[in-house]
Amino acid sequence: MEDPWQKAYDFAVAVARKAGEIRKAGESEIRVMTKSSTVDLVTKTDERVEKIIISSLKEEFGEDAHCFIGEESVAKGEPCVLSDKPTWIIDPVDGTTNFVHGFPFVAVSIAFAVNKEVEFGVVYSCLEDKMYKARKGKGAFCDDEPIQVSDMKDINKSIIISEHGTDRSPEKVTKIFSTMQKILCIPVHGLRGSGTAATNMCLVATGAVEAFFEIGIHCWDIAAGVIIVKEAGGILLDVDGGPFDLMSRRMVSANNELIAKRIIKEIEIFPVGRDDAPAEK
Ligand SMILES: O=P(O)(O)O[C@H]1[C@H](O)[C@@H](O)[C@@H](O)[C@@H](O)[C@@H]1O
Ligand SMILES: [Mg+2]
Repeated sequence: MEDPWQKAYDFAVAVARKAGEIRKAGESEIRVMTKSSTVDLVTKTDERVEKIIISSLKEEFGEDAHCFIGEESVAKGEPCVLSDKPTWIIDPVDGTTNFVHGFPFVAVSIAFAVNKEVEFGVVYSCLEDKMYKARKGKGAFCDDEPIQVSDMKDINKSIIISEHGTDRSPEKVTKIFSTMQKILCIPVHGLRGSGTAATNMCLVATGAVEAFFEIGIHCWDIAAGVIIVKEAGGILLDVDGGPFDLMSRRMVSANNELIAKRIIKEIEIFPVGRDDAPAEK
């Protein structure tokens, strides 16, 4: 039987690389704007790269063949609803704050979901020039080398990634840093954060770190990373230990359940609106 999504997967890899090159060209004149807060940055490059990715996909597969969830399209009012229809979930510049500051971790993240299940994901880590990718049931790769999560089961010998996100409300910041302090003092070998969730997920998938968790993340930041972590042998859970929900804005990705459950014990949960919550009137 013909493989229905191989062509889309191969095309997504090519589009991700092209998008990375367009992003690089945008470095020469970065025009910074803000979204939900003064520290939630977006640039004209983010918007331009997303438009080019979406138009390339529409040109290749047909104007109305697929649905799209793009970070910057949603920011401009497009709906953020994951239906059973084939849907591209796109973060054109993951690590926008890094991009603005020249901090060397920026990624293009493109995922493709069918029946609400991610079929494949591509994360192009631009500055590293590394293409992380995975298809459901077919393994995870960095460029063309297979990747595998860490086999570490001892939390005391682990590195954990967390991010503080863009919400600066005191009650949330307190919970974020209290959680980080409790995890650091388990103790673990270290806490890290690249500033881009897509890259963080790839660091779990390559075994460079044991886990990455975040409350407040968006579906476009992690959709590609989800399948890359799973196909590298990792697991995804909700921050309360329940089943992972791509649209919930809460996520724990880890090399195994032992590590995941140990850090979940320390996470101080705070409420965040779902990505697919009805738009406020
Ligand atoms: O760079 P973004 O696409 O906005 O996503 C970032 C987010 O801005 C940052 O606060 C962290 O949450 C990262 O994990 C995201 O990738
Ligand atoms: Mg992002």
